[in-house]
Amino acid sequence: MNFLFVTLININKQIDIFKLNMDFLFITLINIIKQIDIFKISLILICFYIFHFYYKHFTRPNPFPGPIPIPLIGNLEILKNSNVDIDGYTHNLNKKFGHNGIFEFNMAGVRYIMISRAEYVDRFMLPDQDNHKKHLMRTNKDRGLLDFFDFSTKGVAFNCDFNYWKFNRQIFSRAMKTASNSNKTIKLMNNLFEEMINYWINLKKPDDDSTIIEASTWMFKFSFDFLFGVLIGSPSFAMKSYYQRLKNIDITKEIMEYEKYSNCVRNFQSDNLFVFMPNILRHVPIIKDQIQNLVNDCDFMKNKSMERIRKRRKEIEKIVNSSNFNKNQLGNDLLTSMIIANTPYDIHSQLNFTSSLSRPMTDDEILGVLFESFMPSDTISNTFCFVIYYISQNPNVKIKLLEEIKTVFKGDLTRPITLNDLNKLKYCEAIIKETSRIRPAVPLVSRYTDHADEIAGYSWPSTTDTLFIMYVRGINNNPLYWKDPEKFIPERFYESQEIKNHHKFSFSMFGGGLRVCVGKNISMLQMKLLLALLYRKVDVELVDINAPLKIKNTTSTICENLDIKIIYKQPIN
Ligand code: HEM
Repeated sequence: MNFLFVTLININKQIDIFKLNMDFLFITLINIIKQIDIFKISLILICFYIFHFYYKHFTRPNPFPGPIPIPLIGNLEILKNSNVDIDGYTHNLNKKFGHNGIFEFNMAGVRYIMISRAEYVDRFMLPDQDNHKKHLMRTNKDRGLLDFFDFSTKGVAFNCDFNYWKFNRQIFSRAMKTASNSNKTIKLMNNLFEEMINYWINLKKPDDDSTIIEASTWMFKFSFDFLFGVLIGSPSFAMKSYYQRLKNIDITKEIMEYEKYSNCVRNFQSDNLFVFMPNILRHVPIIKDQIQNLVNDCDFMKNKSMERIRKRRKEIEKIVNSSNFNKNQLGNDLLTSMIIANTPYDIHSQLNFTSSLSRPMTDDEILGVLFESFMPSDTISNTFCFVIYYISQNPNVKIKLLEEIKTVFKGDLTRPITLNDLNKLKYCEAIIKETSRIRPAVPLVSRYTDHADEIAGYSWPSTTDTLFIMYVRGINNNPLYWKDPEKFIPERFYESQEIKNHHKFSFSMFGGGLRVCVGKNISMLQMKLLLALLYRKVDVELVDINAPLKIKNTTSTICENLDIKIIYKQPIN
């Protein structure tokens, strides 16, 4: 009986287990069916998207020669060794397809109409004959992650809102002009150069008469310190912290914070293409982490900048409320100029502003401008590294540069450089322009059309997924305008007839029209003075004269790892 009872219980248990298994099986089956449905629906949607993408591609208005794109990604060939190489890619496409001055490619679903004929770009870079200011936006507001990064209505460069852009730009340009023409800025330049040379001397091995340095990092740190001084009016210790790292010297917490700031700027510049990536890819592993890193860098820079703005506002309030206040007590750095703009303490006379433009800036608006103003330290340093590279490759150019330095400084090679010297350094300027002609740091300048127009002789509807690109590298090297374009000849820009009858856009370095670079004067000032200061004090050689330039591409062309030898002209103790 007992045995029968136990057996019955066991059978019962087996039935229960069987029931459980059936339940489990049933649920699993439903899940699979559900998944199959989702899978099928996804498949149908993807097929539909692909069909729609290629339908749009093959029926696009004004098809130009160029490679066939892949949905979402565009032309995969842009990726070279898992890096984005827009510059190399477009350079090759231009050789292959650009003989008529116009070709196209696709990046992240956006159609890039690449224009390498100067005459074709007037229409979208300049106001028309009736002074209608069309095509003012660099891109459309909904593109990529502009909104996610909170850029689309802030600052100047990425700003897609006409009114905010105009307001910020007017104040920024005015403040920049003041800073560019100031003796204080020249003094800052002289001091920073002395600081940098002293670091290099301290890095020299005891018995050497030269120091080998990695120019791209030093030039970036120098430019960051310079721009920070111009923008904020105080030191940022970027060179100092780099030097201390190289010498294994302990770094204080305060300097470490500054160091992080300059590192964030460099990281951001190096990876800023993520800002233009399709929103949907934001959730893909690896990309997601990269974007999060960029967001963290931005947050850090924004928080630090906001601290600065609030602190400076308090300092200004204290100064203007003191009994013996006069306007000269306020600094001429960009931050101060922006805080006092359109207030009774404004050092500038009022421009013809309409009432909506004549109000002071809010802290948030100042932050937008300040945040992006640090980024070009990288553009200046890249251009300057290219300058060093091309001078080193062309000994005749170096000889002529040294002659100019001798003439301008009349044998006194140690006196500080002045604002007055700036206009005399004509060959220096020609070298910088010729370098930028051959190897522009910003090779693509974009405009977005939000209404139908005729461009490059073709009618264009109003579209949201097309960008018109002034292909600077293509135009600057187009044999239509330049004899032997691949040759480095600064004389083209130095008392030369060659450029006299050229089209306005046959050479460009800072873009053009109403959105031309706000920092063009300060950049030229920095590069010309640094060139004269550097070559009058030391000789510069490439460590490996045969090594090609190492380049990385984002929205600009970045110079990586340029080892140079600094040879001291006078004996160093
Ligand atoms: C060698 C250094 C530099 C180069 C080659 C350069 C180049 C350019 C180019 C090509 C543009 C696009 C212009 C256009 O769309 O027509 C631009 C825009 C701009 N640049 Fe620079 N730049 C440099 C330095 C600077 C500096 C030092 C600053 C300021 C601190 C600056 C601030 C800006 C701003 C705010 C814009 C956007 C203007 C707007 O959208 O209205 N740049 N730059």
